[in-house]
Amino acid sequence: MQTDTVMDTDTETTALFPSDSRRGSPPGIPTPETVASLLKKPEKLLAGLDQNTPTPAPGAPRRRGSMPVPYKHQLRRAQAVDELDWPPQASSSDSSDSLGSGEAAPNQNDGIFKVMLVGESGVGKSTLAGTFSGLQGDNAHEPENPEDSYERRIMVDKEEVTLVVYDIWEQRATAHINVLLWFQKPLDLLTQRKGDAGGWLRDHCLQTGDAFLIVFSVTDRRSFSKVPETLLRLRAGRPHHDLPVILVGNKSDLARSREVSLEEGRHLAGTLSCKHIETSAALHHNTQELFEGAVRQIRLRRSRGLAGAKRPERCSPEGPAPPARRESLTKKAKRFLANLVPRNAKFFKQRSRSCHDLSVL
Ligand SMILES: Nc1nc2c(ncn2[C@@H]2O[C@H](COP(=O)(O)OP(=O)(O)OP(=O)(O)O)[C@@H](O)[C@H]2O)c(=O)[nH]1
Repeated sequence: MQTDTVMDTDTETTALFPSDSRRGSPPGIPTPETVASLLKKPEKLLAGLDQNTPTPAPGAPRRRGSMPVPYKHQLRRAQAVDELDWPPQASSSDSSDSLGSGEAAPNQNDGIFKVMLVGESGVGKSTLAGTFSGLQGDNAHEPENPEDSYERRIMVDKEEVTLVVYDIWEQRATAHINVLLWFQKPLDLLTQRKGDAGGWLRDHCLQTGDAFLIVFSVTDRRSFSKVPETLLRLRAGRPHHDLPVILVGNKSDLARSREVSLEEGRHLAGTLSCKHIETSAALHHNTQELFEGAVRQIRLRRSRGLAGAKRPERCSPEGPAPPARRESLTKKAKRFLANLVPRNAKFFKQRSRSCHDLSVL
């Protein structure tokens, strides 16, 4: 299948997608309206991320049901809670190894696929997430969907799955938490927690995602040059996992403004042992392939996990919790470095040859 094509439609897409009003946080103290909207955000994010946790008993006061959205998109908002679940249960002071939800055994999450959109600001993450609601047969599309997570059931290779796409990466999430703390918590809590709040949320994202789409804009070389750094951060956060990571060169329709070639994108993906695809969120080009490819990548790893890829030396027989938390720094450093580079040349070549094929490992 030919997945990477280039179209020159600069003028059309400008009209389709007006500039994003959410970008650029206002300097100084936010207005009450801004704060109110910001306060809602982390609640939704945390609620959506915690879908693995048991549903509260009937009558539990804090949780409310999911909000309705247009049926034509078969799209459901993630559940929301009325209060930030604070402090986080996972020990953020420990190494990231100790965070739990994403470390579940492969068969615990079989029906749900959680995909995180990550990358620099302005590369098109939200627009890509928006296109997700228009996939599979419904061309009607809401370009400015305000939500941060999208859940829907889709068919991939004749099998129905629940795919949840999160658009919550980094800068905005951190800013929300900091503003939340500034207005809601006493000064002592602020000083204790402000430093690690955004970090914790980001860690939680890292631990929860089943696959990561590192988005860059082919019209912005800076966003491309940030990809390795982002990938290192992802792999450092999940050192024991062969994470499905897809590099997404978005805005492929803007041919005349292109700064990153298709070959460069593929080459970087090969070097970093990732998959690669170019998309145009504006034109819905390759977006379906992207999300279905993410599902396939997760499935491939899950089936490999079920076939016995679990590491016995790291996990106890009963569950995913690693028995040895207190690892020496040297060992940690070695393991960290080992996760950054492909294990052998053959493996590397196989990966780089097929980096554009999202249906194989
Ligand atoms: N031409 C074109 N424009 C796009 C495409 N994808 C996104 N855009 C535009 O790029 C701008 C930024 O897109 P967003 O989706 O807000 O980018 P983002 O990565 O979510 O940015 P942050 O919310 O700041 O993290 C918007 O004006 C979009 O309309 C695309 O594929 N082609």
